[in-house]
Amino acid sequence: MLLAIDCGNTNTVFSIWDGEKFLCTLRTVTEHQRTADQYFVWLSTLLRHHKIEMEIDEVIISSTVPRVVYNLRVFSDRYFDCRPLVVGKPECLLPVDVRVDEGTAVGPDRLVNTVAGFDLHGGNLILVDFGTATTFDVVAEDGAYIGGVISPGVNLSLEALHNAAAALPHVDISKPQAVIGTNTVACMQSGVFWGYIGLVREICTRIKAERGVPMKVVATGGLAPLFQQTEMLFDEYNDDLTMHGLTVIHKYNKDRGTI
Ligand SMILES: Nc1ncnc2c1ncn2[C@@H]1O[C@H](COP(=O)(O)OP(=O)(O)O)[C@@H](O)[C@H]1O
Ligand SMILES: CC(C)(COP(=O)(O)O)[C@@H](O)C(=O)NCCC(=O)O
Ligand SMILES: [K+]
Repeated sequence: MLLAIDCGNTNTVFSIWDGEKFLCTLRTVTEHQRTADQYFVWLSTLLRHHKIEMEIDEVIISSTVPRVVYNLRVFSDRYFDCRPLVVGKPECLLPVDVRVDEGTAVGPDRLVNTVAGFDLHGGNLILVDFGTATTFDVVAEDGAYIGGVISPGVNLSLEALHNAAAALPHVDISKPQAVIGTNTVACMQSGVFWGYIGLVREICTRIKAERGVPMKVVATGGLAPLFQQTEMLFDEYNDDLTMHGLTVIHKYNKDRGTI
């Protein structure tokens, strides 16, 4: 079975893929200090709880945090006796082109999203991923990643207000009742919530105008539904987009004998 690991700047997600479906998806905080042994204790405990046999013999990793990859490699080697496939490394082939400025190290999560989006929906896509940062990945007609947009994430924006202004509290995002807030928390939520609706709409409109072709907008990440329920910003929502992409990339490399 394949263990797919998607390491973001905030959370790391582990999914077990049996070749047809995901048996479970587990989430932990991203910490580069975490050792291979700590990953194993955490994973084996949860798999036992979910009554899933630990029959992992293949591992694929996408990480936006380069420092965690070393311990995840040791984890894979020590406990599953396998060399993981790491997205973004030269030995990991991608089924799509990457057409950006020379020397650009595109976030592996964005490449994985591109592969997943093209596999599920074909080309001409805008993929919006609500993570630590909110990224917009633009996928061309032929599936190539051709660039995009990086914006501060929703929680990051709220945290930045709290960290920089002495009188602003820690606030969680939610949909405010009105645009005009009548208390501090409501004012902050309004700024980020409605500001984000505007940000997403404006960026998608401008990307479509720049490309000059109809494009499908696909959103992923836990916060996407919050925005979708108010305004129809996205054509589709897929919470498993990145995990799906990891399985597609793994199969692509296996079929070509690189692993
Ligand atoms: N369903 C959700 N509801 C509320 N907040 C969420 C949800 N899913 C994720 N978040 C928050 O969104 C932020 C980004 O999370 P995540 O998608 O895990 O980021 P990354 O991929 O960059 O690690 C985090 O602050 C996380 O707590
Ligand atoms: C933009 C990101 C920080 C998003 O990371 P995430 O929010 O998923 O943790 C990540 O994709 C990244 O580090 N990218 C490198 C620069 C680029 O993609 O052009
Ligand atoms: K992201």
